[in-house]
Amino acid sequence: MTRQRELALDPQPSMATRREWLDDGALLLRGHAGAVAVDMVTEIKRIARLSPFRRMATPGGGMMSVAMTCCGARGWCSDGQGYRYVAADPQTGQPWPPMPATWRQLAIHAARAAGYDGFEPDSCLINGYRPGARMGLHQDRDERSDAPVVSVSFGLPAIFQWGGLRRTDPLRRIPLLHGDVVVWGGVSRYVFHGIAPIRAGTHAVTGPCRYNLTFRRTL
Ligand SMILES: O=C(O)CCC(=O)C(=O)O
Ligand SMILES: [Fe+2]
Repeated sequence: MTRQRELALDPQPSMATRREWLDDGALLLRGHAGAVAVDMVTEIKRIARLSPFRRMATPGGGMMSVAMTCCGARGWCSDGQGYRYVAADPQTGQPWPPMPATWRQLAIHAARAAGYDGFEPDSCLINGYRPGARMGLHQDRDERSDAPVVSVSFGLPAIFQWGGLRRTDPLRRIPLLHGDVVVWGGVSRYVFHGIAPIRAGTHAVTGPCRYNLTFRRTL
């Protein structure tokens, strides 16, 4: 059956996305955001004109290889003082740009598909990876809520390193492709994860870049 025919028969096409459970509480929705990718990448560029991508300092004195910006009521930042969420962009002094309503809906819908009803994100961290950029193994634990994290990937492919609750747990290497969405919460909320160095390349929608959006409840 052709993809088009499948969609025509499915009353809720977005629910036809292929689902892969990574663990209890952690679901990969392959290509779930593919249909809205061009619009979302356009929005990322608009947001970045208001709150530019920047490479943040780490508390240890280093510099992150990933460039970041944020939208929503609060945004994540890192500097010599540590990691935290703040209501204003420290670079512009202005509130972070609002979270587009369509983004919020996509995140709520993906969370629901993974079994998390009532997810209400108040922050979206936008990561920009150039070839060579990576994100070391970490847990997402700067949020004051244990609501799930919803992650949306666009552009160049990445290898998502998915571990366990201990840093030393074995890592699985999961390819994340353009339009893929991952939701992790519940018993998987504090699983260690990271991104291996992005390989050189260009993507038709994003150019030489990978974007990752993570929707979070910070309060
Ligand atoms: O880029 C990704 O897919 C993951 C990003 C991430 O883990 C984070 O921003 O905390
Ligand atoms: Fe993370």
